[in-house]
Amino acid sequence: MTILSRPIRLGTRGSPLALVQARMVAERLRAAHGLGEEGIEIVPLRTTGDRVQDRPLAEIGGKALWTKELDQALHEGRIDCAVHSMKDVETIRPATLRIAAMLPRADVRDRLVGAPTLDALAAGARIGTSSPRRAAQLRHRRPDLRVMPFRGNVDTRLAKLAAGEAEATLLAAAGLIRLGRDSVGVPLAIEAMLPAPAQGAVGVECRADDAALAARLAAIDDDDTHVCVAAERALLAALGADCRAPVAALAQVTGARELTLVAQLLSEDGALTCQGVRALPRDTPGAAAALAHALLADAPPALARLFTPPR
Ligand SMILES: NCc1[nH]cc(CCC(=O)O)c1CC(=O)O
Repeated sequence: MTILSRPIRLGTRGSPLALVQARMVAERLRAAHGLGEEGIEIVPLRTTGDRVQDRPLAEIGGKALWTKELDQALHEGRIDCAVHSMKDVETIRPATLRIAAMLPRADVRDRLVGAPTLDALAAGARIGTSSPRRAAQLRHRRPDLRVMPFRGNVDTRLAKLAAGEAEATLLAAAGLIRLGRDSVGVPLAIEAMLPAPAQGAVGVECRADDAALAARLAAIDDDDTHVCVAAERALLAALGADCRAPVAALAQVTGARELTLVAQLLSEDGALTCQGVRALPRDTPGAAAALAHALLADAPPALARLFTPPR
């Protein structure tokens, strides 16, 4: 049995943000189950995504870079569960693993750092981002802006900005707040910059056959966050969106049994976009697939062609 005889080993990436998030999960688990400091051991693991900092993520293999090492450690029993920024977790996960809990979602917005508003940026200003979604949304709104690749953790990106590598950058409010950088940047309205699917959500994954641990994790699960992120991920799955496809999506609880899902597809150059919204029954977040199909039917053919929905 995983539990009681020894500490729960909580695997995480080693970036400052990942470590903060792992500590948040550990704190909630301790509180929910009356565990002492020694009841949970945080195990930082270095992922391929952390090692390769000089190339765009999409080019070197996408989101699996962040999860592969953690998946392996789970499968080999070196850790009992893994903490993830849900935004960085591939849409299709191994059937042997299970996302058993999500923490309450933080601020889902992007923050603009380096200028008070997007409109305030000078013509031709350089914006540092390696996110295809952010780049496409920026180019759509301001085709004059020059998007510069900007990888690395939050501090690295802020350092690049401070060093003058760009006039501005976009970062998730959630990450800045968790790192204690509450005052960095200005939040962009959701309507102006729809966030990435699962932005602001932290998930905990365990082995699918570890029922005892799954039950413990369920005690810290925030159901509103879980169903909203499940809807956003179901949309991605139904789009067949890979990591290069600029997709924005946000589900919010809008009624006792209802979610509202907003989604936007873009071409990389931001020239083509398609947006839609749909109410979903809360208990079937998989119904998000219907919005995916409607978007693909609505989108200009050159945009729809960028997606390969599963048949
Ligand atoms: N791709 C990196 C990443 N993954 C999660 C976050 C922020 C925290 C979150 O969205 O939960 C970030 C940094 C950023 O986008 O600024």
